Amino acid sequence: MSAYLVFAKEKLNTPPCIRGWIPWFGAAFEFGKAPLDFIAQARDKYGPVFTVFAAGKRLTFVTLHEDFHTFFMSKDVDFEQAVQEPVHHTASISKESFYKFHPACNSLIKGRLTQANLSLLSSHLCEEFNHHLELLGSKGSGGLSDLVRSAMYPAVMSNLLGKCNSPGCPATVQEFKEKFRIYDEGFEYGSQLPDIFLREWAKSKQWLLSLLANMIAKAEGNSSSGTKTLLQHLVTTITDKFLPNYGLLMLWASLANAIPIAFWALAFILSNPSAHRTAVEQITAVLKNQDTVRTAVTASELLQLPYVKWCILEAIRLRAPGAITRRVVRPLKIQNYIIPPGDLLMLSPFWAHRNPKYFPDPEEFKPERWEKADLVKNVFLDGFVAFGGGRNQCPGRWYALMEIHMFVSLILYKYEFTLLDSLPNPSSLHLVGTQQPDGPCRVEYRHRHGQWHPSLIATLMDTYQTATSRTAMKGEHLFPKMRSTMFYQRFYLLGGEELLVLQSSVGDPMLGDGFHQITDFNDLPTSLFACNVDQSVFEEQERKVRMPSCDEQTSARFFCPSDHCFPLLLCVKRNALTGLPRRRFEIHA
Ligand code: HEM
Repeated sequence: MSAYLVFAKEKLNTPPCIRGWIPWFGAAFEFGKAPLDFIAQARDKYGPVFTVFAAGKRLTFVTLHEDFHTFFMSKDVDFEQAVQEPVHHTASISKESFYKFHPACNSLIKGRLTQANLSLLSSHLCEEFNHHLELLGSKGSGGLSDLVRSAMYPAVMSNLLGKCNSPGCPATVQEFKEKFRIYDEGFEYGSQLPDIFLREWAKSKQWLLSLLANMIAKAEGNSSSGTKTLLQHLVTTITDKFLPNYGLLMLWASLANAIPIAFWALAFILSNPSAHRTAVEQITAVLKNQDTVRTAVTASELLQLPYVKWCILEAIRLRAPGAITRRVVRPLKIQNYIIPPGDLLMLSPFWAHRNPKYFPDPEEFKPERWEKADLVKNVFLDGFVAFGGGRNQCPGRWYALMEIHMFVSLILYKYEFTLLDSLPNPSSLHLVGTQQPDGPCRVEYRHRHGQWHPSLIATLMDTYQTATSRTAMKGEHLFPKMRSTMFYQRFYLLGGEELLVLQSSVGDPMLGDGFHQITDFNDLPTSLFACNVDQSVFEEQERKVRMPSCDEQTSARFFCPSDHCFPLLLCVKRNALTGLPRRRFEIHA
């Protein structure tokens, strides 16, 4: 590290200071290139407390967990004084307005997003997630991060700002995503530099500010109808001309951290086969009776999905904000040092979460480590500081956990994914907020609706073999030309499809290859298959028949063992039978 240390004689008890070579500019260049790497190298070289002098500012980092309590709770540090200037640059809010309205703004968000209030938001959020996830279609491919943003941005905006304030069509979602991306990516530099240095970024900021002004006009117009949105509450709290600017900050805070974490949680799960299997098994066991198109995920169902929550917390741990900050307002003792007033005190959750004393094998994605946390009582693991702490701890944390938990469960229930790239690393460029991926993470996806997933068939086999009570039913009711007696049983299986399983009586010669002659498949809204209970024969003999003029969801699949393999199972999705004229189902010997 090309930096040198200066110990002014009169300040011998201040931490070591890394100044770089250029006066005023200090170590800004080296620090700005890869701030996260810089912090780790400086800690190794200079010890647990050190100061970085950059662009006229002194940033003093504390890296030991034993000092975090002082960081969060000391009366000698202040949150508002640390963030006022960045807020002025990023949202153009004047100093006077910020000090006047920030406390009320913070209390408002904290009060609206308590655990108790989440139930007012969660069912609407779930509907919105369903709607936007269905827009992904029955199959496709693309960048996972972009896919998550496309579904989550409009859903969360509708939930917190009101439906009329959510981008409605794909083109407006695309435009919003692009403007927000530029604003978010430049947030760090934007928080330190005047707008003239960042023209593209400043344009996005202006675009977002006018969007917020329009949203506020609509929110004011709708203020009498139904439950108030967070934006409508903000309208009654901020009474000066900076109302849209506060709206922009609130929007940024609600999207900028949680949505990348939803991406990371999914990326970690998909790149880890055992986590993927466990998560999908848990989700399908809990949501098994549900449709894959309109899936309701309630708070009590989320409680039954602890493994998915562990995956999310583990993703937050590994991709936590690069740094959080406080202004030192009176001399502050940390270790054997005195930190002078005016310093920005910095704490890096990203690095704190890599301390092996608190998180053994810290770089590993290990959801099981969260088993020890008392999550039912909302207690995280010791050493976890992703949401900050003290009076200014993230007021959106319970909402964030609920929305990500719901989103990840829904998307994994509805869609089957294949990861096309390896898991990207986090970019070491940013200090503010959770981490962004430094490379592509493409996926292929396919809706589970109407699919016969191999694990579904395996479950079917298991269930069939252990079933003890079966109800006898005359085959003629369903298949007029089939004289044999049928047994049927209902199963609720992966993907929430209800199946009617029909078993022929043993030894009926009609049930061989003849099955593929069942006619009039166009009337079946979903698929139909028959298979042999002997798994090995079943696998060997699998034969898939696509019926002409049927689209994918109505195609029929047959698994016809060659000769006389009995008993044979015929499985029909129940919906395929209801409401259809029976005579259409004919089996020709
Ligand atoms: C995984 C997702 C999230 C993470 C990791 C996160 C993290 C943080 C952190 C570290 C802070 C600063 C705390 C401090 O300095 O002690 C913060 C502040 C804040 N967060 Fe979050 N956050 C997340 C999601 C959200 C969401 C979803 C919302 C809103 C719906 C939100 C709203 C806010 C607000 C308004 C502040 C500023 C509080 C203030 O001015 O006092 N956050 N967040």
